[in-house]
Amino acid sequence: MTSLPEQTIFDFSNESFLTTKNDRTYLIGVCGGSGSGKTSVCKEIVRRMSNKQVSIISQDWFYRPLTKKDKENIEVYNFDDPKALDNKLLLQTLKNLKAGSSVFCPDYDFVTHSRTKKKQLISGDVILFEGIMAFHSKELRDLMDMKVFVDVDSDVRLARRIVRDTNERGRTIESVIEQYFKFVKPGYDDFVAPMRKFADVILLRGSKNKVGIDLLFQRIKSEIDNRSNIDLKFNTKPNRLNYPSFETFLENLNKKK
Ligand SMILES: Nc1ncnc2c1ncn2[C@@H]1O[C@H](COP(=O)(O)OP(=O)(O)O)[C@@H](O)[C@H]1O
Ligand SMILES: Nc1ccn([C@@H]2O[C@H](COP(=O)(O)O)[C@@H](O)[C@H]2O)c(=O)n1
Repeated sequence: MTSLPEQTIFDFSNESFLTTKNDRTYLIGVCGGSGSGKTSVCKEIVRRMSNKQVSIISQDWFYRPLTKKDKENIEVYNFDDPKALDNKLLLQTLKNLKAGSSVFCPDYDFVTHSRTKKKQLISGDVILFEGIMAFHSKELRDLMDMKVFVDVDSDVRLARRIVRDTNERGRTIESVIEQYFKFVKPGYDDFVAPMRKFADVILLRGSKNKVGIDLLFQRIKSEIDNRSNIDLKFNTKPNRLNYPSFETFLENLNKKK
């Protein structure tokens, strides 16, 4: 694991402390129902961030691998309950990314319901984390710099899910509809919809909402530009005449502790 160390630096011009690196990675949580377009919204933001290091991390990769018995009774397995996810691994992974470390994430195969090879994810300027339970844990929410809830009508979400799951996830139309009414819809009502209240931004119509995505993009861009300016500031030599006295330096150091 490559880690960028946290640096607390005394800024002589303002006589204050600034922390770099740990604050460099801007973590955006994207929550919403299955098929609302969370992944599509994240991809749209990445597309616009051409000269920045941006990664998408999906909560789906952290589904727990199923036992043989679970697989035999797959029609009664509830993937729309927070317990279906490896929340401990997910939290640690996001903490590491936020701290500037690169991580190894599991990958997930929706056809066999199992974990596949690990993949490396490099931390950078922006991490977009998307998932139906993205805001479920307070510890996760507290790591996020921005929280977006993608809000799309349930009939649109179901229609998209039927098309996607039959084309890409090895399902039949009947199994998608059965799973939807047994688990997906109740899970949405119990665990996903209540997360709206934690969002900073509600993005209606998902990736179709160009104005909403433009506004999001502008905000993210200005945040990371500000962060780069802090770095630039450290690279400029402080004016010796502005140095605080050694006493002021120590006083501030004690305040910081
Ligand atoms: N604005 C849109 N218009 C049409 N189809 C869309 C739109 N957004 C997403 N989709 C399609 O719907 C399906 C689910 O979208 P996705 O972004 O994977 O949703 P989520 O990550 O929320 O499950 C995908 O097949 C995607 O191509
Ligand atoms: N083996 C699995 C694992 C999860 N699901 C469903 O995926 C949905 C979440 O993924 P999105 O990309 O659609 O947000 C969730 O609603 C689970 O029902 C599955 O069907 N099979």
